[in-house]
Amino acid sequence: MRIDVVTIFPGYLAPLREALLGRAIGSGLLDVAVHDLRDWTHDVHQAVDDSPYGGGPGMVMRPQVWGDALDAVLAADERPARLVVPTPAGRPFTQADAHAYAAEERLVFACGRYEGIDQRVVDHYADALPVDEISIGDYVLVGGEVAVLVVVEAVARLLPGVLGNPRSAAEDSFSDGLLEGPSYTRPEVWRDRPVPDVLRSGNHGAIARWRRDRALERTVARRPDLLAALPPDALDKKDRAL
Ligand SMILES: NC(=O)c1ccno1
Repeated sequence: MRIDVVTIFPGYLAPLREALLGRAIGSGLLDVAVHDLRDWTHDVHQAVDDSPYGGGPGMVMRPQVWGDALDAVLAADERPARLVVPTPAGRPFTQADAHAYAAEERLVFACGRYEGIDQRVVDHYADALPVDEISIGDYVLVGGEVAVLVVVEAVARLLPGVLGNPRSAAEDSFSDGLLEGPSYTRPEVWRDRPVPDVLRSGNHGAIARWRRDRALERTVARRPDLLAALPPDALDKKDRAL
């Protein structure tokens, strides 16, 4: 997979080259290119924004600069791309989206700043390729860069060969529609808090049941919306008896 990121702060994306993602890049599982939007400005001030039509606070990012940048970045590789624009006004980015993006050959991320990118940029490219305006949560960041780090990590860890144990991704929170339950490791007792006996019983059936029950409890308590979204046959009799 190739990932391109267009931003006015390339340094914000430096963490992409650390740890797990850095190893994925190093092993050729992931190809990441970060581009400075200002490289496509032509004035001495390298202006990327202007005041909004209709008035209002803040500045809007200029379509000309974004058009020149995205034309050049998209033309740099013949693989089909999906353009992803993080914005607080986007639809929620979910684990299902992470799986869908992991199947893409190429993702191009446009990092907006200020009050965002002139809407005509999204409208223009939506005529030529898939374009997603996505949000990583109901809060406003200063720009799209941090959201890109979140999305790229959520996607890259799903690529075959990136995680040491592929079962990790298969047993993630949300993989079965529920939140993951609690995890424990050594020592058996820590500050007078013991590991639940069932986890040391060696009874795999009882352990699986216990884990499912804890996942259901946690989902009911923290994310009842996920439970409501489950397909009718997702919960068995034992689940419902909880
Ligand atoms: N909530 C978000 O995804 C976001 C992106 C940029 N600013 O906020």
